[in-house]
Amino acid sequence: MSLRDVSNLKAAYGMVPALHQVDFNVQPGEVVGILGHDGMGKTTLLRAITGFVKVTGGEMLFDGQSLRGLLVNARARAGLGLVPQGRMIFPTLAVRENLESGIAGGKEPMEPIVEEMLALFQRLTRLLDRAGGALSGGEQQLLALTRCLCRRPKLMLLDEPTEGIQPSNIDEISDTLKQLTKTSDITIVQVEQDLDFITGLSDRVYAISGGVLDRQIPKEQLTESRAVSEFTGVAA
Ligand SMILES: Nc1ncnc2c1ncn2[C@@H]1O[C@H](COP(=O)(O)OP(=O)(O)OP(=O)(O)O)[C@@H](O)[C@H]1O
Repeated sequence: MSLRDVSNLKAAYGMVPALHQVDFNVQPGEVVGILGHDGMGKTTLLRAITGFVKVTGGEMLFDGQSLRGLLVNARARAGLGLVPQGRMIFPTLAVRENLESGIAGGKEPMEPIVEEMLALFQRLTRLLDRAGGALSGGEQQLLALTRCLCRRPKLMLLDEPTEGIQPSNIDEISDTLKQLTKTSDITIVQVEQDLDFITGLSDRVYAISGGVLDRQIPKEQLTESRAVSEFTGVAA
């Protein structure tokens, strides 16, 4: 049995359905990618898993426990961490304060956690006193990732980490996440439109289209632009 299963999931904004049928599983320690074009339901899926969007059907099992019925905070305590689209850092708070906001409410002292996470994302170390809003897009994404990791999630959900970021910074984020997966037992689910990023980082890739996710793209087909386009509508 897989540890993290999502089956026949449906979600809606009020009366308007956005996810019609989502079926996938994630094994512990895996990096799973979900490819999809604009408006196909990627953000909605991550928000449904983390509790921000109303689920109207189906099941989500996390470590054998149903997530349905758990509020956002309870899901976070269970080990889910979301790095949202647009990063959502606090622009007027310093980098250090942004990181501490990720830990607030936890039982561990903040300083050692921040130091531990900064070892992974060393570029942030010299920026600790700078306001979040004064960072570049790539630096803000590193900050959002680090803030999420400060809560020590078991499963980290990444919503389009490459959006609006320069190619050189995308490589840095990719390298950092690869390093993270090598040095920890974290599990990652990422939704993306960037084919190179997702293929470079993921163990397995699914496609989402029109609120339906039920197909894996075989790894060998990820290099075939025509096959990927057929699956997702994303130009390779
Ligand atoms: N707050 C909302 N209220 C109503 N409908 C919404 C809301 N947010 C998203 N939708 C709709 O739900 C569908 C899926 O949107 P979603 O944001 O999940 O797509 P996406 O794949 O993440 O797109 P993008 O890559 O542009 O972020 C779209 O039809 C969108 O218009």
